[in-house]
Amino acid sequence: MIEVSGLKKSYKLSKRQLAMIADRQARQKVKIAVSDLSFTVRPGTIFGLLGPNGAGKTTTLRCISTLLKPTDGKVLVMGIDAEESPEKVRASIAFLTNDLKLDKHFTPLDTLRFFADLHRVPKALAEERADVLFEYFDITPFKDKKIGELSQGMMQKVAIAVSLIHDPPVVIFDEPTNGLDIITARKVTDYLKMLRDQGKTIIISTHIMTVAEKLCDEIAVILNGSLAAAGTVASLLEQTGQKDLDDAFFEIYRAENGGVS
Ligand SMILES: Nc1ncnc2c1ncn2[C@@H]1O[C@H](COP(=O)(O)OP(=O)(O)OP(=O)(O)O)[C@@H](O)[C@H]1O
Repeated sequence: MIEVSGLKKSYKLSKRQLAMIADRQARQKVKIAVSDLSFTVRPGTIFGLLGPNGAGKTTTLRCISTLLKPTDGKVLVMGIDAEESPEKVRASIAFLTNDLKLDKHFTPLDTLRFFADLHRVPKALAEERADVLFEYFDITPFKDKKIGELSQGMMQKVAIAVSLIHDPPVVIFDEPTNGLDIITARKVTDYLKMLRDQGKTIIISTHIMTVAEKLCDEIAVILNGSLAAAGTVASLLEQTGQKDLDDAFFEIYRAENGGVS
């Protein structure tokens, strides 16, 4: 279970960042990336944060994953307060982010073993899990090659396998299909569905409508750091009177922008 209540995150802008804002009047010392965001992700569901670039999806996922400290609000992961016990939260999550840098001099197998050790997974169990993950994501023929020699897609799959090596109950994936071809992307979404069916609590971010529509049991539409709408695909269609998620999203966007799209 993930419980987010009244989450707020603002970034203090550097002089350089401030200088990049052309309108002097609009210059503020802080950027509010997320404001008053509340939602719950239940076990056995895939929850999607859907929003355009800069909406605040990554910031939200980083606050849940304890990589960022919220400015305000509360995050509970499996009932554990993320601010009070970040190590315990980290032990119970798989976190995938686009800027995760795996050491290019290591092989996928070394890397999985390293992270398994870090999470204190018993050696035999770690080898077993590595085999299963490598097989599923077609990494096996590349498991002894240097990560730096692998394709982008293969690196992304290794990062996914690494994040899951300790088989945690909560999965937090930031744009999990980013940069993947259609076949690999399907493998990843099928795997997430399998984890969901095992009862894991899953949250992803995406700006891709079809990913949200086909994968997520519940969707939170995030615009300018705030929750603009939430519910199942069916309920978002009903709320907006639209026939597909694409149109529903634009209707929500239009309403948020005072009727201007
Ligand atoms: N370190 C930072 N300092 C200042 N502003 C930041 C910082 N990180 C993010 N922001 C700003 O906060 C807002 C939310 O960013 P965030 O990365 O969470 O959005 P996102 O929905 O994940 O978008 P994307 O899909 O582009 O990653 C954006 O306006 C972004 O420019």
